Amino acid sequence: METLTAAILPQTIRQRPADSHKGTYGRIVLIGGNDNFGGAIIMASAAAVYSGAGLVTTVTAKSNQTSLHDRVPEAIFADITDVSLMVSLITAADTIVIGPGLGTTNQSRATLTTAFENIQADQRVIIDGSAITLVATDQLSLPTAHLIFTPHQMEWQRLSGIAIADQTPQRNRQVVDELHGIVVLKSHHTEIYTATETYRNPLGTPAQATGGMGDTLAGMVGGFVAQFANESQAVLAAVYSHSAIAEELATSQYVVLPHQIITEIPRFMKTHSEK
Ligand SMILES: NC(=O)C1=CN([C@@H]2O[C@H](COP(=O)(O)OP(=O)(O)OC[C@H]3O[C@@H](n4cnc5c(N)ncnc54)[C@H](OP(=O)(O)O)[C@@H]3O)[C@@H](O)[C@H]2O)[C@@H](O)CC1
Ligand SMILES: Nc1ncnc2c1ncn2[C@@H]1O[C@H](COP(=O)(O)OP(=O)(O)O)[C@@H](O)[C@H]1O
Ligand SMILES: [Mg+2]
Repeated sequence: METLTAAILPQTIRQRPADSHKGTYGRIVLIGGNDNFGGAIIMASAAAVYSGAGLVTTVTAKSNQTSLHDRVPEAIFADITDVSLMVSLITAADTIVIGPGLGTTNQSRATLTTAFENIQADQRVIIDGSAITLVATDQLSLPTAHLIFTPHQMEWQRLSGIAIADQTPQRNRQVVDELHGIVVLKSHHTEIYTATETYRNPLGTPAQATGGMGDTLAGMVGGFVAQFANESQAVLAAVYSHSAIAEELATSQYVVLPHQIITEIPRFMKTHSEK
C-alpha cells in the first residue's frame, strides 16, 4: 500500500488557462437531500463550488431551496420530484454526485434508479451515503460509467458484505475489482482503491468526526474530478486536501466543522497548485 503525500497536489491542481470559461471546469449535478437531510446536499454542493467546479446544479427536495440559495447562491436548484428535469440535467452533466442525504425511502430508491438508468458511460459518478446503502440493500444494478464510491466502514460492510473487523486491503481489493470503480473507504485511516493501486491517507484528525464531514468530501471529490483530467489523481488530491485542511484548522480548534473546511478550499488549492 502506498502512502499519499503532498506531491499529489501540484501534480493534480493545475494552473487555470487564461482562455477558459465556466464550461471548462465541469458541469456537475448533485442529487440528494430529503426534507430531513438538506444539510448533507448543501454541504456537498458548497464543497463542489468551492473546489472550483464550473457549473453546479443541486437536485434536492423543494424544502431545501431557500437554504441552498442562502448558503450556496452559486448553485442552481432543481426540484427532485421533477423527474424529466433531473433526467435532462443528468444528460447534460459530465460529473454526477448522488447520495448525500438522499435517504432510503421508496422515493429515494426511485430517484436513484432513474438516475442510474440515465447515466452515460463517459460520465464520472460519485456514489455516497444513502445511495451506497440503497445499492447494497436493494441490490440495484450499477450504471456503466466512471464510478467512484465513498463509503464509510458500515456502508462498505453493506456494499461489500465484508464485516468491518474483516475489512483488510486484500479482501477489499477483491470486491473493488468486481465493482469496476474507485473506492474511497473512509475511516480514521482512509484507504483509496484505484484500478491498479491502493493508497493510505496519512492525514486526518478526530476533530473531523462530525456529521457532514463525508458529505463535504463527496462534493470535493465531485469538484476535483469535474475539473482535473486524471480521475484517480483527482480523487486522491481531494481526499488529501480534505484532511490536510482539517489538520490545519485542528491545530487551533477542538472540532473542525465541514463548512469551515469548505471555506478554506480555494486558499488551500491556490497554495498547493502547480507552480
Ligand atoms: N446534516 C445532514 O443532513 C446530514 C445527513 N447525513 C446523511 O444521512 C444519511 C445516513 O448516513 P449516516 O452515515 O448518518 O448513517 P448510516 O449509513 O446508517 O451509518 C451510520 C452507522 O454506521 C456505523 N459506522 C461504523 N463505522 C462507521 C464509520 N467509520 N463512520 C461512520 N459510521 C460508521 C455507525 O455506528 P455508530 O455510530 O452507531 O457507532 C452507525 O451505526 C446519508 O445520506 C448521509 O449523507 C449525514 O451525513 C449526517 C449529516
Ligand atoms: N477520527 C477520525 N480521524 C480522521 N478522519 C475522520 C475521523 N472520523 C471521521 N473522519 C472523516 O470524516 C468523514 C466522515 O464521513 P461520513 O461518515 O460519511 O460522514 P457524513 O455522512 O456524516 O458526512 C470521512 O472523510 C472520515 O475519514
Ligand atoms: Mg456519509
